Amino acid sequence: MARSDWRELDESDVRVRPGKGTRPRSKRRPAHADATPAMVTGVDRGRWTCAAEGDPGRVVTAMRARELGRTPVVVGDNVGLVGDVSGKPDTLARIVRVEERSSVLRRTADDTDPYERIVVANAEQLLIVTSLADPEPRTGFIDRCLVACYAGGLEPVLCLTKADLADPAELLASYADLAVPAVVTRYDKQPGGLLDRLKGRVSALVGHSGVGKSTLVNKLLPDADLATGRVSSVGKGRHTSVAAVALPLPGSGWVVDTPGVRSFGLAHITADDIVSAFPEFAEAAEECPSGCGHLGPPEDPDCSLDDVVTRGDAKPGRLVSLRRLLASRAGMEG
Ligand SMILES: Nc1nc2c(ncn2[C@@H]2O[C@H](COP(=O)(O)OP(=O)(O)OP(=O)(O)O)[C@@H](O)[C@H]2O)c(=O)[nH]1
Ligand SMILES: [Zn+2]
Repeated sequence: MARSDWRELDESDVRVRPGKGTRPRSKRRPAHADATPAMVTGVDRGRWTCAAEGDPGRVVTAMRARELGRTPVVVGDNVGLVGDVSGKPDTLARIVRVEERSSVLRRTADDTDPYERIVVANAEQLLIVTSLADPEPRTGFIDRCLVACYAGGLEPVLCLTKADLADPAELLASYADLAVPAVVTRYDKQPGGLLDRLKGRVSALVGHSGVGKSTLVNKLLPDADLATGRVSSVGKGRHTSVAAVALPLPGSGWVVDTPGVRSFGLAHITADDIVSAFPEFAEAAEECPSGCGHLGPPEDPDCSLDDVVTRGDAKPGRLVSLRRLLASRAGMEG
């Protein structure tokens, strides 16, 4: 892989490139101090849609300034805009700066693109939409989303739909030890509790086809007019990737839909990244042999995490849940 490609993958903040000359790196050009702050809400063929000052009513289309090179700019990024930021028809601003990201979600590599690219930046929470029936919930998918959250710096929220078809108790119980917040919805009720949770925040949304994600988004955003069954109805193939888009909530806050993203990239995440989301085990993990996968015997017979439970410093269920997440990282099937 070319060095420049690798940088594009993992560069999470943009630095002024060190000049070829002798200019010291610390002497940053105070360039574009007057840039207008904006949030990226959509990306389409080299054009970025932005909300100036985070105001969904101030839509500005922008290109990436030449000086940014191939720096990735994704939905949720906080950027600086210069040039024509009026948002009038046929105007184009320039993105001259990308602020450091507070969280990242990466999509999985696939046949058409071998890299795990960032799909959403700066989301505070990930709404994992799963139906309680029709289709049956897939805990493997939920677990992989949780891993992506713990490693990417997002708070996970389980959103269990179609509560009119099945009782959520059993599924909720299996996530009790992880203390994942959960909301339960059904299409004949208003998602009031969910709206409270989304208000004023940036939330990414993920879910498999048919779980009722469009139904839910239409309830949350009556003006978004997201057609149910939209993706399948236009006959796009399963592997068509559709870009993420940030939709403004009434009042304040954003919901970032991730159509076409069926699972998140976890290849770059280590076992220790996951363990660090479990404070009671973090110290013991340092006692483990180097390269310990923390799965316990037989894979990792000398893992120290079991000692924490034996000493009574953690509930056995916490370790079981942690190890379930560690195991789910290995399986690529979302
Ligand atoms: N019984 C029941 N059916 C629901 C509920 N929510 C959605 N459905 C139905 O489930 C099917 C899928 O709903 P969608 O909202 O299109 O699901 P989606 O997740 O957006 O799926 P795609 O459009 O394929 O991405 C539709 O037939 C809905 O009417 C619910 O709360 N209860
Ligand atoms: Zn270990």
